[in-house]
Amino acid sequence: MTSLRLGTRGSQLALAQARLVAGRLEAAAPGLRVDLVTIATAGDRDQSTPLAEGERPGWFTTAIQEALQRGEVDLAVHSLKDLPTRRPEGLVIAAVPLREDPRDALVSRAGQPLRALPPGAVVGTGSPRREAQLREIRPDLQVRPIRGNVETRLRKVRDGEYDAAVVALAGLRRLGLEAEAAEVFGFEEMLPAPGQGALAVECRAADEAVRQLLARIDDPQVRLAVTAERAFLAAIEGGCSYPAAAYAEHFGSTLKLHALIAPGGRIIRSKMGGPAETAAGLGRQLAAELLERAARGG
Ligand SMILES: NCc1[nH]cc(CCC(=O)O)c1CC(=O)O
Repeated sequence: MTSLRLGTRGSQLALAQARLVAGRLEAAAPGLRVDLVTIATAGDRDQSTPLAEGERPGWFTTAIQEALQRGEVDLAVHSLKDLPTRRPEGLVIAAVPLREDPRDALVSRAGQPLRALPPGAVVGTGSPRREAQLREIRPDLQVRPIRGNVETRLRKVRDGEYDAAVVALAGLRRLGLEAEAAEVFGFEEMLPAPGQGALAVECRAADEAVRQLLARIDDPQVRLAVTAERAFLAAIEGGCSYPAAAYAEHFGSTLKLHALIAPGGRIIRSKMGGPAETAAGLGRQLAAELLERAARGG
């Protein structure tokens, strides 16, 4: 195994993430060469449809997973938050190698933070999760869908099409654009999407050699955290298609999961701690609590 083909989207962010993983693999296995193979996904082809997070599962990942299943690439790097909770046949997430800062950020034309935007300002986001949390702080804002990759969104704000937009800080940082953030939201005001900031590296379940290689760059702490967040998301999706947010952090051997859902835009929050090894159970338990509260009306 002297060279491997790594499937990735062609956006600047996806390429930056793919290079990061390729670099780690080459460092972990001297003599190995990792070649990037760019694959266009449905989300790259159709820039017109307003896209709600979670509304189109696999929008950014399915085409790459199919290339992996067909053997056209040996591994694939995804933003974990774009990866549907439903797992495709014959593929495994063989590494969750690292997590960038998971928080959301505001970019604004005049550089103001959220609370200083003028009344009725137009804020771009297609995410019902972000919209519900924005509205809780600033009910007067006009929230409008925004499409395109990170650079396109920043341009639309700069050009005056929007007064501001909410984007993942991870995306800004990986593109060297962190200075564009007018504000970085605390978890109590803008809880991130499950898996935000984390990367997932997939390969074929039967490809033992690649699995063993990928195990070398796995980060068990990050994996446990995103396992709790995604178990929460899967349980919410099973129950209802509410906007959902979740973030897990480690305190020694304890994992603390923060989560919210927003049925009809009304936010219901909770948190729960437990032994880190019970990550998936923690996610399911917190989802059951929130779904039950939603059914009771809050
Ligand atoms: N929804 C698209 C998407 N998928 C991953 C990221 C950023 C990187 C990450 O969150 O890991 C983004 C852009 C954004 O939300 O601003």
